[in-house]
Amino acid sequence: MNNQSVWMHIGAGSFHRAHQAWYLHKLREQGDDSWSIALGNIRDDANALLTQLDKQQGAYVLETVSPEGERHYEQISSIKKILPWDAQISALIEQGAQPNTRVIAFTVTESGYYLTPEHELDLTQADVKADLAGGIRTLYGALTRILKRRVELGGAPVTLLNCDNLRHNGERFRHGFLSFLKAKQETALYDWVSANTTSPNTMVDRITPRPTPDVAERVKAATGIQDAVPVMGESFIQWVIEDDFIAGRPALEKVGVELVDSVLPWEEAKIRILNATHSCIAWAGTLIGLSYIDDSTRHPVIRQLAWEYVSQDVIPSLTPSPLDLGDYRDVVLARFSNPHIKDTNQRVAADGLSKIPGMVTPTLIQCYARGSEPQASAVLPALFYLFLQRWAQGDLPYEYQDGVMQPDTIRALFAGSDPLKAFTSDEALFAELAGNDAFHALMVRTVARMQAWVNETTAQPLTV
Ligand SMILES: NC(=O)c1ccc[n+]([C@@H]2O[C@H](COP(=O)([O-])OP(=O)(O)OC[C@H]3O[C@@H](n4cnc5c(N)ncnc54)[C@H](O)[C@@H]3O)[C@@H](O)[C@H]2O)c1
Ligand SMILES: OC[C@@H](O)C(O)[C@H](O)CO
Repeated sequence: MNNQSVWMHIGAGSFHRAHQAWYLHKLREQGDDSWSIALGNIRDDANALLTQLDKQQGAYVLETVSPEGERHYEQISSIKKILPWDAQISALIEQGAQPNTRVIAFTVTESGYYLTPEHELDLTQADVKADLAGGIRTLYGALTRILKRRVELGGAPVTLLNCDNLRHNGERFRHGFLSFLKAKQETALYDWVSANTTSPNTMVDRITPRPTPDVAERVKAATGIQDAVPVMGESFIQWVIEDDFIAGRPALEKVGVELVDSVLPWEEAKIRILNATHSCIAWAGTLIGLSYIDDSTRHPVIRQLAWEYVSQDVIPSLTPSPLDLGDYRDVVLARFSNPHIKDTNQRVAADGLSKIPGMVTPTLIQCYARGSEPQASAVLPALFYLFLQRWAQGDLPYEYQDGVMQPDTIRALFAGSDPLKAFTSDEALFAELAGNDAFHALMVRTVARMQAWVNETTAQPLTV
């Protein structure tokens, strides 16, 4: 691997293996093996996966499922090096410092960037504080160590590529990282990063559920391969990237990646129409006792809520757009309805405290700005409020994961005299709408309407 260009990926989740690793695999299949992946993780929650992948020389089977239920199996072999985890992230530092590592990409979830609604680094977050004091809990603390070593070894330029669902993901990450370096008084590294790295914005798309044991069983039956860590996703895949790689890139255009000057129309459509609607469906489905995204999407009331949110509030906010947003909405709802992808409401409901400000609040604000009350969009925070209330009551059917949640703060909110007022006054969620009387009144009505719907629906047997 020494003379090759290395794409180091931080964040050994399912998505990376179903998406970026697939594209690089397709390129290698075409005979271009000039790039390969080195994969590692900042936190210790991927250790078992990394150990097993190492035993399999980085190879694994990807199962994809079309809306018609056709399953396809491919052995993915673009990951050529596994970077084992230790508390000092030694292997990530060693690999990330090498001059032939020309791209450092990452998927560390929506809540892994610790930004305020104004897109500033949130210095009040415990993880950020810990890393400013020398810890390695966040991407910022990890990159600080990796890039310091890179500078010591000569300081070859490198692209820092965000592959998470975040608006302007390259720019927002970069601002967060530079703010972190400033707060840490790492002046020399700040200057080096400013001059020697780029951070293109990207839009990434492929629904990738957490793999369940039946994936390995199907892989064995279909291919004969005994794979302990296969991954599965929908057949749909898309990647749009701003073409700004400072140290070269794989010939991604040969495998269907769209390299563009501005990713803006794609990312807005993806974040507001796909991701926000997805979470809406997950919160609503959970509240009425459903476990899966496809069942929840096929529920007529939930489908209508999602359709109205996109049609009434998002499309007018994003128009004009070079994309056919109505068509995008319909395709997205069809993808969510795929009964062969048993994606869970639990996975998609996660990180709501980051998703509301990032994915929903801009639409609320834009509706008010053009004089239209966002009745359909208010349904999303209303559902999330009821969902959080269930969590505070200990009544969710699963563990809720939220990277920025302070459990005591949420419990205190629901123990207070007017929890909905406290919720709608939260600037971290609603930015300039926090404390706005008209918005609060809309939320009071919408929460009451959603609560009545939940009560009625759960009082009778479910048909989906
Ligand atoms: N799964 C999908 O359908 C999908 C599709 C498009 C984009 N994405 C993006 O990829 C992200 C990861 O998805 P996944 O399916 O791989 O999830 P996953 O749960 O399989 O993996 C999450 C990864 O993020 C790491 N992580 C979590 N919080 C972190 C933090 N604060 N700092 C550093 N690392 C952290 C974990 O250690 C793990 O490696 C999503 O949050 C989303 O932004 C996912
Ligand atoms: O909305 C949840 C996301 O993880 C989603 O599955 C993904 O963004 C699809 O590309």
